[in-house]
Amino acid sequence: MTHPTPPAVHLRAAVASRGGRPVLRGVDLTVAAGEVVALLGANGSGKSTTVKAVTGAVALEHGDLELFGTPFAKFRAWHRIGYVPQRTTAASGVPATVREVVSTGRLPQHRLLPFRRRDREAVDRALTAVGMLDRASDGVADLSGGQQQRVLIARALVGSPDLLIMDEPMAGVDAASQQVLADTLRSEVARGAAVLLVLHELGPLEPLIDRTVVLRDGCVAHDGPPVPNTGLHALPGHDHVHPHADHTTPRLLA
Ligand SMILES: Nc1ncnc2c1ncn2[C@@H]1O[C@H](COP(=O)(O)OP(=O)(O)OP(=O)(O)O)[C@@H](O)[C@H]1O
Repeated sequence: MTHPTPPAVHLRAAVASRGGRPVLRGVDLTVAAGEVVALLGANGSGKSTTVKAVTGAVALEHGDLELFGTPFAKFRAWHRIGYVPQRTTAASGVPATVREVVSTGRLPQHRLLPFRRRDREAVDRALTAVGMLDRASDGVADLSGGQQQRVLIARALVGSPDLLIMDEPMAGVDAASQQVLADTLRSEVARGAAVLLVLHELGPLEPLIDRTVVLRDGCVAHDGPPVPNTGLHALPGHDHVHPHADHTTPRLLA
């Protein structure tokens, strides 16, 4: 008898607060093995909090989380997950080269053992995938914001994760870097990785996305196939205030 592969992420009825205020109010989110899910929603709707709940950075007050079929409390296989946080700088104030930052993504694989050739090769492959191999010896503080974002993506890729979580990877990234990211994701998906992306609109990643989940005020307002050729605006559950040239007051679009 064959057992079905458990989902990479299975979050049920998640309730969580931040700064003492309720933020997630019963979120269900499943990412099947090999599936690409985009998490959308207005500013403050709880997207980052949801992915932080999935990585354990925000504790659940109620609800359940399973990662690869293992209850969160028993989950130890963090090497199976690559995480790109919401746009922060890759330069933390500590002088580090691009290669050093990407190498930290390999730590769960080799623990405290010295780096072996296969670790160095994995770092080179990840840097090549994001087009940054020629900058490997440069200090990350000397890179542009978009280049730093590529370094953080390489750090997430270097362990060949089974689940890649990226929080707004397209924010502030130019067209060339967006294309690099889309190509990188395509090859990760071809390799069989599941992907959970926080996005503001589907943009160039749209062809890769299997399902969109739209959050609204800490609840799931839509969970289904992506609507072709549209951004967030056309999805159910999206309220957005737009100033329009032909109106003196903003219009509320549903
Ligand atoms: N560290 C924090 N301390 C207190 N409140 C927070 C913190 N981080 C987020 N919040 C609050 O939680 C709510 C949801 O924030 P979250 O970052 O999850 O939203 P988001 O959907 O990712 O938004 P955005 O599109 O702006 O990134 C917001 O009201 C925000 O003010």
